[in-house]
Amino acid sequence: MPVQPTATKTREPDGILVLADGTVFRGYGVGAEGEAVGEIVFNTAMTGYQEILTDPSYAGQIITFTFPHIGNVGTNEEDIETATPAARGLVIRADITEPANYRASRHLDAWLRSYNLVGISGLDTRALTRRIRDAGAPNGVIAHRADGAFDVEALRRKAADWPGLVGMDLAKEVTCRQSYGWEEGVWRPGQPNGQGYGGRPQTDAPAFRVVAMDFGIKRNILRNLTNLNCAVTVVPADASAEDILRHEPDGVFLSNGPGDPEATGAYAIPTLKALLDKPDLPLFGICLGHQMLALALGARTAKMHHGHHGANHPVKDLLTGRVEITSQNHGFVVDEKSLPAGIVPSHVSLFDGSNEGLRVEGRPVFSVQYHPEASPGPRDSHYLFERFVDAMSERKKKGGA
Ligand SMILES: NC(=O)CC[C@H](N)C(=O)O
Repeated sequence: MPVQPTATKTREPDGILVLADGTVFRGYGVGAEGEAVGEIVFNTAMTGYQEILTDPSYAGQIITFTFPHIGNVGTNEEDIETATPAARGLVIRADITEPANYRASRHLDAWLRSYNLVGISGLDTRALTRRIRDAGAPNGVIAHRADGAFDVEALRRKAADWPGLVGMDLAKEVTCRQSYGWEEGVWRPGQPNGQGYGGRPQTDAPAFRVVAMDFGIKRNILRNLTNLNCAVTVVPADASAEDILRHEPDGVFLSNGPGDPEATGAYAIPTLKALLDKPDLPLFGICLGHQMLALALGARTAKMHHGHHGANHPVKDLLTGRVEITSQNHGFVVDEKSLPAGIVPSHVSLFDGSNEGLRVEGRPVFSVQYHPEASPGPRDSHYLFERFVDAMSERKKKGGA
């Protein structure tokens, strides 16, 4: 049954969402005209739509924002997690809110158009979200065309024919083509660079060398490492262990990224296994990096029903007993029961009890399923970057290489 648009506009519906099972939601187009196919997920964050849209882990997905005021801080050149957005499109409840923020340089609608990103507004996002919660994340197509003349059956077929994220390796599409150094820190108000009102200071004399494997890395991870005195070299997802060790890293970071971890395993798992052969080398993984580390250690991953996407997810650190509110974005999960002996679950989701982290007993090797770099979201989990730096510092003290 078609669901009618709910936005305040009076124009004819010129946007549509068609799910693979034929369900139709009508709305109003925002951003570019065109069509986009992907998995429809919902994100519950109340801030940070620009960071979310530019998070490379959203490749292959269309994001439904449950928060209604999208566009209120406009867009800027700085709060991006990668240069080109990887998400395929967006679904929002209300018309894009007019920007009112001192850092805004462009309206979200113009920003979306500049990246050819299709969106629809005016949808009952609550109904869509409940549907996703009940029935799982569906595949679907969003379309925006000025004349509103949609061939619904053709769109449904396009959604149904899309193979879905299981088995899809998307890291190879979003990883860097060649290695590069990273020097930018976390954005601070009132810093001298940037545009006079703030900026991202660099670190003068880095104390640690980190190699970051890029499966679709978010820039704020790199910025946090810079702030903690790390000189970071980012390497492509298919870098070999020799390529990585040639940089003589004090620690290796495994990034977040899109798609199915098992599909990404072919080239990355052998590299991770070779790195794990060096028993004193600190390894820290986030999200896809966590899943890949688990696979390299002999565990399994699985597709979740509708994933975790938001900035309000409570997680318990099993080491300290502390609860942190976390930023999350994942649709696959490590099967905790498959963790071999000596690989210890370190964090648990208080929403659904799923695995949120692991550590290798007696070794400086650990990872989390969520996002301590925030961007957007709370910074409760920043201590994990410090744990990584402490591990590198310990190793240096022991003279390890
Ligand atoms: N943010 C991420 O790294 C996501 C990891 C993986 N693609 C998943 O959906 O679970």
